[in-house]
Amino acid sequence: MTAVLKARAANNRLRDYLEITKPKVVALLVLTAWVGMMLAVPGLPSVQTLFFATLGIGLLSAAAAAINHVVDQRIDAQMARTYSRPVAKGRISTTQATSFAIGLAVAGFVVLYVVVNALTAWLTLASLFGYAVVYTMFLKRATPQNIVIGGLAGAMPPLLGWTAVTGEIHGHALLLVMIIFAWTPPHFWALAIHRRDDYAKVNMPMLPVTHGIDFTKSVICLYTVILFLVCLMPYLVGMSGAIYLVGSALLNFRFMQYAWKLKFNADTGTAMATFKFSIVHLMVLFLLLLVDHYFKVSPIYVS
Ligand code: HEM
Ligand SMILES: CC(C)=CCC/C(C)=C/CC/C(C)=C/COP(=O)(O)OP(=O)(O)O
Repeated sequence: MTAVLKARAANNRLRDYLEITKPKVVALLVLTAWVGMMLAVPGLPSVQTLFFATLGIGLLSAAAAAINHVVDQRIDAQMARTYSRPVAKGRISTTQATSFAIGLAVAGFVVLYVVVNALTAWLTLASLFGYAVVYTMFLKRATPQNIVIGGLAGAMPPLLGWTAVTGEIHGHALLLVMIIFAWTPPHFWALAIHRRDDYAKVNMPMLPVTHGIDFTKSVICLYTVILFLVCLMPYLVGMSGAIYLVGSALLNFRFMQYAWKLKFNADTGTAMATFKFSIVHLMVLFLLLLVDHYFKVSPIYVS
């Protein structure tokens, strides 16, 4: 093999390992953890905490994603969206992917336990367990409420960021968790509507498969309303100010518009457009929380 071919093979291999960590998902999870870290204190947290908490939470999230690729390899191999994934295709063996995931998890746990704090290390490990074991191995195959319950694991990073900085669980951090918890169902079910036939083929009891597309659309509408209400909480408890209130209201109205269109006036692209918007929505919402924290316009209280 020439040097060029060897370099290309090594590059492809690296790309495969990166892919099984779900890097874009982990990036958004880490953003929400950062917001948890920044909102936990009035100024900035220490650079050391920021760096090592990001590293530890990122490594454990990536490990959870890699375990998901191992556990789901058979169903992944049968679905159009996932058939070419590295483990499903056999480009990375089960043993290799498992060892990689264990390596990431141990490294992440040690970083958090030794440099950050024990509470954050254990809570992050519990989140990994919630996603990789409880959701992927059991809930996903058992009930259409799989992603509602399993969504709690993915909603944890703001709390993990908060405890990394303060060492304590705080009600404000739990509000941020609740926001992601309420966001997850419309995020996932929009995609599941688009991919309904894929999930039906592999007997995954996703809501559009078990209860139909129309019912799922109604529930998405309902969740966007719940999300709107949950998103008011940071303002109502005085945690965030007017910038956040206005921005989050606009984002949530847009999300409700997408949901409404999906229910009453959908074309073939509406479900995917709603799914893609959900990602922009969460990203901008958390950036807004951050901007609001540093340029806060105090809430107006009526006495
Ligand atoms: C149980 C909870 C969740 C489920 C079932 C779920 C499901 C999914 C699925 C099936 C995809 C499509 C992946 C693909 O195209 O191959 C996806 C994409 C994505 N999800 Fe979620 N998700 C959940 C929670 C989250 C959370 C908590 C976040 C971040 C805070 C998140 C962020 C993203 C992002 C950024 C993408 C786009 C990835 C890409 O384009 O490669 N998801 N999600
Ligand atoms: C430590 C910590 C915070 C852990 C959480 C880790 C994590 C990666 C959460 C994201 C949730 C997610 C992408 C679910 C999709 O799984 P799926 O199996 O339904 O989707 P797929 O078919 O695309 O694999």
